Amino acid sequence: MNKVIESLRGGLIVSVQAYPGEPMRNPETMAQIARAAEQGGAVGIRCQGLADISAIKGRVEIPVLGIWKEGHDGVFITPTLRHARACSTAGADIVALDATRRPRPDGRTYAQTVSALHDEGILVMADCGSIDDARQAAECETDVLSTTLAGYTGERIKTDGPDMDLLAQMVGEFPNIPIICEGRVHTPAQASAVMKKGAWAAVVGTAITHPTTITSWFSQAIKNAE
Ligand SMILES: CC(=O)N[C@H](C=O)[C@@H](O)[C@H](O)[C@H](O)COP(=O)(O)O
Repeated sequence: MNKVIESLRGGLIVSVQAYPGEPMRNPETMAQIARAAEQGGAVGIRCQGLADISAIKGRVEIPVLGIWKEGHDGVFITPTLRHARACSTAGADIVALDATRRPRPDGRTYAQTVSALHDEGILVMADCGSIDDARQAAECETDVLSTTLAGYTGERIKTDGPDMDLLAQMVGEFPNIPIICEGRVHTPAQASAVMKKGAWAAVVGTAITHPTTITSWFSQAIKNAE
């Protein structure tokens, strides 16, 4: 087992991302939040964009899982080999990619992309939207599989919390591959539940690092109480 992947075992990975046009979209801000998450016990940081990856890599000691989002439709999480290589060069210890079976903008298949990255010694995390995506990713020996895209690709219903059924299926089918649960883990109880289901690690983004959404949860609850 690779040392970086081993270090994530049984831990919390915090996703630190701000979206285009948002007030916190600034690499220094992201790095401060990542460092605060490390101080709170995170074992890894997932982050987006080359500037954020390099700013965060310089600030934390835990592994950085890098992505580069480009576009909105179809394959947009680290969509091409070029994006993935750039994430690695910027400092990502693991590069996460869209691992769906949809066409990719550079015409390469997912398998070809992973094979090229493996030839360069780059660790890959497969952002899956379904069990068929996970099967494809396992087939090409992706280092880590995750539930990141469950509910976002039309193959699975968007559950309120994490997609526990997909997680259980992935853990059952691939007992020898680390399976990370990512997507809509919103409470400590949910984080605990996904670990009990056999997740290697849990990724929490919005519920820790997206104040606008967290604020809306509270403001809505207060409105509803009126
Ligand atoms: C579908 C997609 O684009 N997910 C993105 C992947 O990096 C992020 O926007 C999510 O915040 C991240 O996956 C963590 O999930 P949550 O914020 O639900 O804890």
